[in-house]
Amino acid sequence: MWRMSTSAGARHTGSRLEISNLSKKFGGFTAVDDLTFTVEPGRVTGFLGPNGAGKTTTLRMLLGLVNPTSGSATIGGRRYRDLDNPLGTVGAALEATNFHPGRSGRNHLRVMAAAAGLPNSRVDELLDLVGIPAAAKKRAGGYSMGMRQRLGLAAALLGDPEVLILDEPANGLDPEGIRWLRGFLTHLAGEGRTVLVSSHMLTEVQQTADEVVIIANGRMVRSGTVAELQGTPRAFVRTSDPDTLVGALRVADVTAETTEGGLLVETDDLRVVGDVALRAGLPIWELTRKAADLEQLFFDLTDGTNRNYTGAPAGDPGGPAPAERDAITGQEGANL
Ligand SMILES: Nc1ncnc2c1ncn2[C@@H]1O[C@H](COP(=O)(O)OP(=O)(O)OP(=O)(O)O)[C@@H](O)[C@H]1O
Repeated sequence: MWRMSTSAGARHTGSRLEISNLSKKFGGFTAVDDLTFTVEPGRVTGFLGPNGAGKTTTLRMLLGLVNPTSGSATIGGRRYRDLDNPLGTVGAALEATNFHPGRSGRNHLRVMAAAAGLPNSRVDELLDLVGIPAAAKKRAGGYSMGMRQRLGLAAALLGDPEVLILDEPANGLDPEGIRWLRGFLTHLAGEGRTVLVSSHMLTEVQQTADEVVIIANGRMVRSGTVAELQGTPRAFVRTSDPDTLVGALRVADVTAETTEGGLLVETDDLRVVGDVALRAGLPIWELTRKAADLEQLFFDLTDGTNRNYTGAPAGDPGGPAPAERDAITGQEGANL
């Protein structure tokens, strides 16, 4: 799938990201509330939460663009501003990344490359790598959202960084683009880099992320692997007499509950269910493994919170943030 490596196949050491008791208040509004988690190198970590949960604010604190009210966010044990070689350490593409509309994608990257002392050849290499070589000469103002995302990704990779921080990189990508992104992120993490990717949909990252961190209302609600979140898959079975099968399963020490159209059985071993049904003389009309519905799980965990669209007054839990803006200590962009 990859015609070339991001760094000639070089192995990266990554850097651990440590978010420790991190909080951010905007006036009386708590956007991020005592968050603690770590992000390990060599893995893709999904940073999830509904709109307004505090993902971007957390990433901005990690990148030194917003000052925490309390707590810390470090990259390899250092705050962003204390890094010796920021461009070679962290590449970021934040949601609000804007490119000058009149300048071509290639020129954008060339300006950034020149500032970082990198050759123009690196720019073409990256445009090729993110799949927009043909668009390189077009003005960025005419780019689709998906092309802007790819340009942001190229910009983030310019310095061949150990850590990649991407805010909603799948936004605006078509299904083929999302598939491409999944492979790309997995490849980058496979090189040993630390990859942190935010999203407001668990189902979007479930195939890519090794770990997920889920927040709601600025607070941690769950972290772990996707498999841990899903739990052990259960068996779903349809038969002519569900109650009799529940009884027969109970005798075999297997718990089952009736559900719409069949039974949910607390085992992922389909043979057990089939054998018990056979001994009970019951026909099997359907027998499948059923994993937890991640979309529903995400909704349950985050309680459907969306602080950007509530009608509650400012300052209320769940209410919109006041208009106050935080002092931004650096320029937001993809070339961090
Ligand atoms: N500079 C600011 N001043 C005031 N409120 C802010 C500021 N930045 C963010 N907020 C508020 O903090 C909350 C968290 O915002 P944030 O952008 O971090 O959420 P998010 O999880 O990234 O959401 P989205 O997916 O919509 O981008 C929101 O209610 C937002 O309105």
